[in-house]
Amino acid sequence: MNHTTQHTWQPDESQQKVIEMVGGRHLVLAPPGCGKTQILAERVRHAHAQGMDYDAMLCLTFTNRAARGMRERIQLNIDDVGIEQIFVGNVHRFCSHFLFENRVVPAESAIIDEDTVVSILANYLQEDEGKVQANFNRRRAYSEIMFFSHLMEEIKMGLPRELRQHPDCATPTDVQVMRALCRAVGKEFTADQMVDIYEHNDYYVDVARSAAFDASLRQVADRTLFKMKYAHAYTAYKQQYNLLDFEDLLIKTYATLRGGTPCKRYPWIQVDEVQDLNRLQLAIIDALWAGNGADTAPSQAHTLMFLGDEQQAIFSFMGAKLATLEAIKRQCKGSVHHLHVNHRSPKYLVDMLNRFAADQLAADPDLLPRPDNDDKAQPGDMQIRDSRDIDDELQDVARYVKTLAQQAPDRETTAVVVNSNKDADQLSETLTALDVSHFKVSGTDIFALPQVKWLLAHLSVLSNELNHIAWSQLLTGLRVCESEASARGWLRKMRDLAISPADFLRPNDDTYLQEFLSLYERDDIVVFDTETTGLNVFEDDIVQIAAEKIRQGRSVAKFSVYIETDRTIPAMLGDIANPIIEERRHHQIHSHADALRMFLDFVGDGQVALMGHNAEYDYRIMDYNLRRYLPEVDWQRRCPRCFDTLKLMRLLRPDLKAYKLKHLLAELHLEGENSHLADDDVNATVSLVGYCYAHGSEWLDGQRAYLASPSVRQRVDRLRRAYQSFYDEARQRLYERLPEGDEPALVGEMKRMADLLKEKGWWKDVPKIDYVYRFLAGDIIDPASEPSLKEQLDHHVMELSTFKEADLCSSTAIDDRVFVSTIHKAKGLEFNNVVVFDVVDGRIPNFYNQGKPDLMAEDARKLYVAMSRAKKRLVVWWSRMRPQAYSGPEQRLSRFMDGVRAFFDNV
Ligand SMILES: Nc1ncnc2c1ncn2[C@@H]1O[C@H](COP(=O)(O)OP(=O)(O)OP(=O)(O)O)[C@@H](O)[C@H]1O
Repeated sequence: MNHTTQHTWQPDESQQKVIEMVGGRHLVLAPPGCGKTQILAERVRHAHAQGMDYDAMLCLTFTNRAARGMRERIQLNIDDVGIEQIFVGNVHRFCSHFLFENRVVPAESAIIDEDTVVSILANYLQEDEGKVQANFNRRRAYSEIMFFSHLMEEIKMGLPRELRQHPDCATPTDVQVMRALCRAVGKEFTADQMVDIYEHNDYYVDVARSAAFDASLRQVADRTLFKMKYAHAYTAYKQQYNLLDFEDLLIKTYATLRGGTPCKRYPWIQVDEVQDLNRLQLAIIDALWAGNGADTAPSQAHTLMFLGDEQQAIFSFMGAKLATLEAIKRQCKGSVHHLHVNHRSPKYLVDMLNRFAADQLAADPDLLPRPDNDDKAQPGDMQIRDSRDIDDELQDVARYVKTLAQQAPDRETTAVVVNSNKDADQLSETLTALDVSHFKVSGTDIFALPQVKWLLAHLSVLSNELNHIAWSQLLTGLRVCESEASARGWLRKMRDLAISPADFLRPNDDTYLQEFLSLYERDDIVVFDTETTGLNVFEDDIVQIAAEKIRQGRSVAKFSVYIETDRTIPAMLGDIANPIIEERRHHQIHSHADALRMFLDFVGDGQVALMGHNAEYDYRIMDYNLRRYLPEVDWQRRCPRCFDTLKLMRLLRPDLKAYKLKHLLAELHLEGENSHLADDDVNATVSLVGYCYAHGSEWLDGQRAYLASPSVRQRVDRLRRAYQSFYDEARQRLYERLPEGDEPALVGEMKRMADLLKEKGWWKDVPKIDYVYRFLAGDIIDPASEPSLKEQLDHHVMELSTFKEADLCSSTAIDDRVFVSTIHKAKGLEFNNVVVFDVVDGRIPNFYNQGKPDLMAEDARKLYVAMSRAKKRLVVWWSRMRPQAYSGPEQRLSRFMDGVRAFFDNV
């Protein structure tokens, strides 16, 4: 059996063929363990060697974990300049990137998760959001409302029926009610008419109460109209506050791609886990592929490759449908390929899995894989074991795992794979009672716990002080607001008045905007900009500084200087040639020290404030250039005030889709040009400063009145008491570079926040939090290349919100060798030993799925996924009696095992 690492493995023949496949649309279907994931990085390397640029490649997956796995493999295997340009992520992440990049949604839009959806709807329905979160049925009812809102958006935009994501949320009764409403108003039941009902709820509530409406449907009509009303309110709320949920990301991306907006298409795309995608995701991928000839004529190199396994499709509850894979098969007719060798498991396991697949999953026997070894099972490698009842089974499995863990070689892993979160909890408790250290992946994800969200919210707010979703979590965690809903209400009011919550944490009592306005009227402002050798404020050199001094908007003096550097000046800025290279040929170049001194002389010593667009960057790079080349100057003491037009614009115009200088000039019709030469950019920024003053003044009275209100003062005081000094300290640390060997600053900051919450008594114990710290420190952050908190936030803050507990399983920072995981969360993972728990008829297949062939078939696939995680030993466990029996006191081993019993020892 082969356990080679990424560096030493040799692709087998079928893998090699797939690695080298270029041109056209392809589907690779392969059973578990055949190396689908393994070959993805090699495909990238090969395509690049054939001339495909990295930024023309798109690598997509269904889960974040798979995306991270793919990214890690690519980084590990390909040490090449430009490799970071390749987009690797799950479809949702790509869509969010796409929507912001193409300015389809306002730049201030926030993406909300399910918990925030519940919080928004609970507020409308006046229910306690905590209780709703804890109640499965209420959550489901809320999801129905959300799905309905999407369905209506999809109908409104004319999305073809087969692409709609949750069509079942309009139940047959809903349709019956809508038909009856149409009859009552003498209209035909059409899509437009459905939209009319959706958009005019009050009117149709009256219709449902009128004599014209079928009285026998009155009660159910109330339910349908109720659902529609709140679906509509939910959509309106999101629109008003620039919120996007996960489904919106897909719907809007698809609409943009189909709407003819010119946007980047990718000639080379590979998509893993395709069996888990839904039709809309597939349609998006299709529209993104340049091989469709949307923008350019397809060339031979245009490649779209899907990889997956229909026998591992277990996510139907998330909208995945086998029909999606059928559609891909049709599209890829003639180009469907198979991998033939299972490299994960020994022969005895592969033989059993193949029989299972042929018997239970209707797999084509010709396409089943062969093992890459001839290993025979040793005693104990393949076992079916039973216990008296489920309580005994818990004890027996836990004891067995304990013995196995004690006897197993050092790095060997053992997983107990279970059916439900409840099983996982019980097993975890039993293992704990037996003192078996283990890691549980199930139930409420640690990253979804409120406490962990508060820690992440603190980081998000440090990284972007206008992240309202993070603030709403933080204000709740800090007990400044009673709930996220009330926090959102408060933040909305602030947003309407151009106030940032961080305004309340400033040393003086005025807001950022107020201070800017009075400074504009009173003092001199030096608007400045730097051109640099790169974006690293700590290390890059400034090669040009330009500035303009203004007094009440009038220009008083101008300044420009070009500076020497030993570093390379980038030849290109995005897709344009860097103009500074030519400019430097025509100007005198000064030494660093001289140029910096000239600039400081220009700024002067008086009551001057600096200003720039994205000035935080220019201010910091100036600081570090001065430390290097003019260390006697204390920049922060000399120029403590620096204002940013970017921040002002985000406060004043939260509706805009982009805040880059170039876009603002065009959008606001301001004078100036964003040429990437500092003098031009300063000119343009001066126009923007004028705009900020003119428009900012309009908010002044509103802000003053609001801030004088006693209830606002009370809240502000609570926030200050809880967070002000803490926040200040964190901001002071942003640009400190810690010595190598120290704990990453980001982890330190999370711990500091946890301590704050503990000190205030607001932290409920999170037993696994140390795993999160270790995971971030060991697997995610590299303090050598990103030693400061600022760099770590810049690189990881977005990613932090995408982590799931299952990510910790493959982490090198986790010491545990024993895992407890649900089947769904174990998918894609592998362990030396696997115990599948409670494999009885009634659980797998589930009793309630009887008579539903699709669900029965999915249950068989779940068992297949569970068993195929094993690299060496597989134990299938069941119990003979069940106290709360589904169909009698005795039960049997799952019927799915009937054809493969002979492969196992009965113990
Ligand atoms: N050619 C090879 N030589 C040696 N080992 C390999 C080879 N290809 C894959 N492997 C190893 O086999 C195991 C399974 O590979 P991988 O996880 O990529 O399979 P997969 O098709 O994605 O599986 P699944 O569908 O079950 O998630 C991994 O441990 C991988 O490192």
